[in-house]
Amino acid sequence: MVQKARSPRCRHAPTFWHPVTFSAATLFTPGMSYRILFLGLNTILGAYYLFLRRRRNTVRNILGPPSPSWVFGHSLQLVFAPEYGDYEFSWQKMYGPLYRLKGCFGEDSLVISDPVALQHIVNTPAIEHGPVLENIIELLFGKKSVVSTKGEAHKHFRAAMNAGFSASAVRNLQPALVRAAQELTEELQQISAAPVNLSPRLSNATLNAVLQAGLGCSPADLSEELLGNNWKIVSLSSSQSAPHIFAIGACLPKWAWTLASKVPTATFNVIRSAKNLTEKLGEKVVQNKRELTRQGMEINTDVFGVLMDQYRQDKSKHTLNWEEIAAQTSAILFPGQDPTANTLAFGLWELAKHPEFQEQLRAEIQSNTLAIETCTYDTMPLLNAFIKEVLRLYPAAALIQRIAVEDTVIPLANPIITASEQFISHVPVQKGQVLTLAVASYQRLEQYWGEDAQKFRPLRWIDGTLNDIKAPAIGPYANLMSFLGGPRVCLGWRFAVLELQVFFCELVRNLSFSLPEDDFVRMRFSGSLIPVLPTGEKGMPLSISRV
Ligand code: HEM
Repeated sequence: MVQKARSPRCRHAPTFWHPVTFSAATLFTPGMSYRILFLGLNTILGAYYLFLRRRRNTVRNILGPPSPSWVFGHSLQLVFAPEYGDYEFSWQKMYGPLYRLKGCFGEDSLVISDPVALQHIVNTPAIEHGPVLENIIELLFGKKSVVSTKGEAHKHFRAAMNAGFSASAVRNLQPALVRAAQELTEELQQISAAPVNLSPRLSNATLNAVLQAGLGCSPADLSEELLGNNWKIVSLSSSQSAPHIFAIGACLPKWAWTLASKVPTATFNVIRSAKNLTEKLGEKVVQNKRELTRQGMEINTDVFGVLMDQYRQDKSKHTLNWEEIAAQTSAILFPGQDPTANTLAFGLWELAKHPEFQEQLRAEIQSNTLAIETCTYDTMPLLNAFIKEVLRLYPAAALIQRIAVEDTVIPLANPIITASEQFISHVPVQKGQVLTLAVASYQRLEQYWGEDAQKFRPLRWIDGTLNDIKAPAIGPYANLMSFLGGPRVCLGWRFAVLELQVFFCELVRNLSFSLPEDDFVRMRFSGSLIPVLPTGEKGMPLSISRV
């Protein structure tokens, strides 16, 4: 398992910042009255730091870049780089597909893009949602959601909910998704040549799609309050300051986060309201559907309808009861809206940057003469190659946090070299070790995706480039990790793929997309990967014309 290295790939010695030198100099203005406070604080921080060092000593031998700050570690570079990946992709080149970064307060975190390691991590019960993710999940989804349940309860929720997301159930959602895509297309057809910011329109359209296909209702059925709050939730990832504070705040220890989340700040109020309002919406949808079934009407034309029908026919422990189904509203609404909207935005951006490919794709779509409510998109090679390429380059969950809940050993596809110049093919980690799954980095590894892995080239999926891929089977779709994998694989991945197929087909068939004169869009990670303007606001301005 351990082999002495002949020549080290990188001799960078990992530097660390001692809290005692950091905190007094950086956080406060010097002054007599603060000295005692500084001394006390520094002693506590120093002791905490040493405690962490002792606990995390199994990974101290892993190489990584020097940390710029003890409080934030590399978090700010990783998350708030001018362009997402500026640091991450070069660290990956320098240190390989598993390296060590500092998280908040001097904590070591392993950043992993090695496919064998990723496959192990998503499948082992020894590794679960990380603390930051857990903090956010509890606040937004509550305790009774499939997203927040664990162990046997999670297995039960997944098994019951799979009925609503199976291949055949999702095929039945096609007409609802087509309706939502056509509504967006009609809206965009009314707009003349000036660049239009597509992001808010795509967000509304994917909300419409998930409401119709997921819950069997439409935005018109939502209260003004819920619509307004939904917009604020979406905007949280578009403002510079709120996610900044949120992401950093979420690095706090659990008790501090719980305390902070009770403070009535605007951000926490929006999140609390989102949870309460979706709970109420779920109860209303379930009540309405129960009423419809009493009148003898069919309800199984959307995900909730299928789950309710299942419970009506089999009130055993294998199904979810009315209350449990209603509690899944946020698990359908929040993950179902924005990741798809952002994927669509990045896809249209790439089409605007590659007009020739856009033409070829349009020709393929227009040659498909089957009725769009029933056609099988899987037979369209360019469309599917395009969707895979967009998901590869722009995975919504580009970074996913996990934590070891017991000691475990992570295997690697390729050995890495340690600070003590040994090659290792397995990394032992202790309980409590924080891990960052670098999904975007994995999906840009040249070894698996070709020498031009950083580039948008959809034809790689059909020209044989990927035939010799030796990566283990991870993820449910195209060996990508965009939908994760293992027991926590995205529940709605089939729904999402069909939605992308339907929307891209409808939009590209009827509209042409081109870059405005100044294209300043960048990708930024703000909880998920989003397109941003130079102001930091989320946005995807493109010029649109009718075909
Ligand atoms: C392009 C679109 C989408 C992407 C890239 C995506 C990606 C993901 C990822 C990476 C996870 C795992 C998160 C984690 O465990 O840390 C996840 C979970 C989940 N997704 Fe998606 N998703 C998409 C669309 C959807 C849609 C349309 C729905 C539902 C209608 C959905 C429902 C869910 C649910 C319920 C979970 C939690 C599963 C669990 O914890 O067992 N997603 N998604």
